[in-house]
Amino acid sequence: MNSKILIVEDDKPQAKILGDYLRHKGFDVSCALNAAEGKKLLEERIFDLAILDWKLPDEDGLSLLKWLKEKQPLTQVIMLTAFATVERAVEAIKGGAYHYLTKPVNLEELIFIIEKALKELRLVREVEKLRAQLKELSPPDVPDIIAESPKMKDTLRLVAKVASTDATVLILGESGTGKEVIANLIHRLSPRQNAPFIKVNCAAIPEGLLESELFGHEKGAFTGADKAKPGLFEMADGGSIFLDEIGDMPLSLQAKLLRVLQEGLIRRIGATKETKVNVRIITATNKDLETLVEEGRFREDLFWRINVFTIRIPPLRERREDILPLTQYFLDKFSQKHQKTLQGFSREALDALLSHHYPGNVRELENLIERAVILTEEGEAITLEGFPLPMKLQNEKKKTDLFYTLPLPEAVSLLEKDRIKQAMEEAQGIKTRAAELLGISERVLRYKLAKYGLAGED
Ligand SMILES: Nc1ncnc2c1ncn2[C@@H]1O[C@H](COP(=O)(O)OP(=O)(O)OP(=O)(O)O)[C@@H](O)[C@H]1O
Repeated sequence: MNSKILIVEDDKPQAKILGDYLRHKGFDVSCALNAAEGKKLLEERIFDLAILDWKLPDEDGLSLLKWLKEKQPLTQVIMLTAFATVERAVEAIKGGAYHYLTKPVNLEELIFIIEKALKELRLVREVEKLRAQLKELSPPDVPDIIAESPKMKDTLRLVAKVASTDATVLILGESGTGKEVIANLIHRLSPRQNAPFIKVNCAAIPEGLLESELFGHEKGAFTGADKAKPGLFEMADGGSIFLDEIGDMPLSLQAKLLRVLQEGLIRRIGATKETKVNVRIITATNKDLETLVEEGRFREDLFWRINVFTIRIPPLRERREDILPLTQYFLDKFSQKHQKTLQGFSREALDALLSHHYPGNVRELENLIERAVILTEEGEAITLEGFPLPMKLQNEKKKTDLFYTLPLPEAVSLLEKDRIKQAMEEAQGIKTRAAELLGISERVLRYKLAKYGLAGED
């Protein structure tokens, strides 16, 4: 079916030139000479793309753009203006326009942009359709991925659905949330599962090396290149490549990545010819790509290309239902790795784990448990002692918070007990010394030790 285009332009000859040209190119074109006529047409049918003049007799194009985006959010819009200014361009893009052109319109440029916009629209519609179908799906059961919380279950549904397509996926999430785990799962659930899955951390490879790592080089391409070497894209042919920390990719390489995404073509350093590769691209970042685009550190065209299908992994503190199952999973994993049988966790240790904030997300929890497994003696339970100091302190703070809710007699007793315990520790169990530290007689100390059940501690 031919794509439907609406032109809203009050300059009749200009509207005719555009309309005839686009019809000739095979589009189904409707024209309106003012905003009111345009709105009427938009009420009647759905357009794939609209070309709006900035200055219309009855309304300015920008407010028509807003109206249109509310009615038909997916319709791609190209704004036309006689005076190009950066402010206008920004306003148009912010208002949801796909592109912005100055008059007189260069028809070749126009058709190029229209085709690009329509291609993106097809992708967006496909994704919308997928999302709509999602709700009916049950999440895949993957034994090595813990997803008990409703948010993670939704994420896995999304993963299962997108895995079967060839769509480029962008995974967003704080550090340690499991972006690599999800990228790997997309590959494992995809038809490419038996081909390579190659992971590249764009932030970890020095800028000078990244290009040759990704695209390879020919013999003699630079000093030290004594042999030709295929790049990771070539090695991933038929499979998937996972570009982690994509926000850190240098601008010069972003242009080359765009070429792979658009045409599937790569060129080794020093090569004269380009090579075709068939690679599914999965990217991830914990940075705000939109800000990087605004700051000119990330190409906008690349941003749109990789942002076709986005999967957001929530931080662990927003899916607390996962903490306990993850804790059990890591306890089993590390007990096996370090060949230990442990008696689970003490009440206090478990409380500390469940109430922790996890700025480092799943990775932090994983490291916490491995450390505790190593520190705990065979056959014992993991206690607070197995955790690093900040966790213990946090637990102390919780105790303090609790302290301020107690009735006075209980608060006084608690304080007295803690202080006596501490003095006994400091005096290494010698009561005369502890009594001295506390400024009380040994007789009174003995009485209080018995009262608080601390008598056995000498
Ligand atoms: N749902 C999960 N089930 C089991 N293990 C998980 C899960 N999510 C994350 N992990 C584990 O947590 C650790 C961190 O995950 P991963 O490396 O995928 O995070 P990331 O978001 O890619 O981190 P970074 O941003 O630092 O690259 C890994 O060891 C991973 O195996």
